Amino acid sequence: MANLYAVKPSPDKGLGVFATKPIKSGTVIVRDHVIMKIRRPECDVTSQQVQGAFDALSKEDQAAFMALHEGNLPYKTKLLRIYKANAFGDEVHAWVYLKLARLNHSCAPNAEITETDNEADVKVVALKPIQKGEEVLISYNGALEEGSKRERAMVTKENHGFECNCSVCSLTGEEAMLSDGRRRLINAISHKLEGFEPTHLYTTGSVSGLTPGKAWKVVSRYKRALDVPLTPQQTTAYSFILTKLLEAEGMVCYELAKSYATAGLSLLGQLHGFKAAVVLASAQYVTEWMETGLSIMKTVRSPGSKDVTELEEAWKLVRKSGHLRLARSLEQKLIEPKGKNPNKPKKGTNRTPSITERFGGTAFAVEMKAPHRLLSQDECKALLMRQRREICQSA
Ligand SMILES: C[S@@+](CC[C@H](N)C(=O)[O-])C[C@H]1O[C@@H](n2cnc3c(N)ncnc32)[C@H](O)[C@@H]1O
Repeated sequence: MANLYAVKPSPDKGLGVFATKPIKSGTVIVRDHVIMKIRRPECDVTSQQVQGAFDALSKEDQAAFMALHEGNLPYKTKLLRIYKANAFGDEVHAWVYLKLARLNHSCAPNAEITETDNEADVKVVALKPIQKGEEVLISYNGALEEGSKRERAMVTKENHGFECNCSVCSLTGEEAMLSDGRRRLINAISHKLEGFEPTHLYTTGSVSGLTPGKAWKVVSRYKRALDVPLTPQQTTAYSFILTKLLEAEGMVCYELAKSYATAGLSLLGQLHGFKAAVVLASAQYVTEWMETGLSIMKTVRSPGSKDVTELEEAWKLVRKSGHLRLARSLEQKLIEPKGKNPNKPKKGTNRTPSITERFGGTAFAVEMKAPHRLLSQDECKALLMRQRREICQSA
């Protein structure tokens, strides 16, 4: 594992972690053991706590700790500055890891820190394929970097003391504007899907007079429930739009996997509303979205983890639903013009035809005799042909 990366200078960031060979998504790049763990009191870790934790380290770890990046936050002692620049934490604890301390930040990270079975160890997992020589980057601010470039800059400066020069923050002009727009939508849609009204950093900050860093903490902690709950149609549409926005922003994360799965499950719920018909295109989308969600979940979470197991179970149940079984049992050639292979790549391309190309712009519906009885191939064929004729006649 050690030969997957090397610590080298990173432009304008000091040192960084770089891939020494191509790394596949889901690969564990680094494992690390905690050297300092401090319980956070109400306010924040005190300098006495840091000094106490430092004194308890071995001479070797003390030397390695003092060689870490000092950051730019205006703390009085070098010890505190190093601690603040390198500690990871949640509401309750803060931890320092020597190898992880060399990882720089990106608002579109290609790697993520995850837990291991051993509480004192963590691992860094590749979220995307990483090229040889590419820097391995994590997000210091959680997976969903939802703010605009300006908002992120204020929070990063206040909390971490640096100006982010990642690929997203380095965008300019129209590209920066588009990225900001997408992140605002990601913020609004992900809040709504969780059942909350979107909160805005600027509003919270200016109303309360808080600094951006503190306003960000308030925004992430206190949320107002939605005035009107989302309809199933909105849930499907919002979840799918969220997957595309996250992908466009290069955010491969737990939320991306969850959004695909939510879109699939919600669309299946809508399909169940049609007692007498199965919409083939929708059944295909349910399958595609569930499979994509599961495959991303397997990258961002360990095999056998609760998140992966729960999604696998959900997908197993979904596959048993009458609508999907019927859709799967239909042979594609039944609904395509004679002699054409619907799955054959289009001439001059090597991509598989899209669902719309395969099924035509109009979704076909097949009457189901009873919600859970599968029709025979012949019944399906007759029904589909009748529907196709009707659609052609009405066009
Ligand atoms: C935990 S250290 C990361 C490793 C550090 N670059 C080193 O040389 O050891 C955090 C510091 O790295 C720098 N840094 C990390 N991510 C950065 C980014 N996206 N843009 C600019 N500086 C960054 C900042 O100086 C920050 O205080």
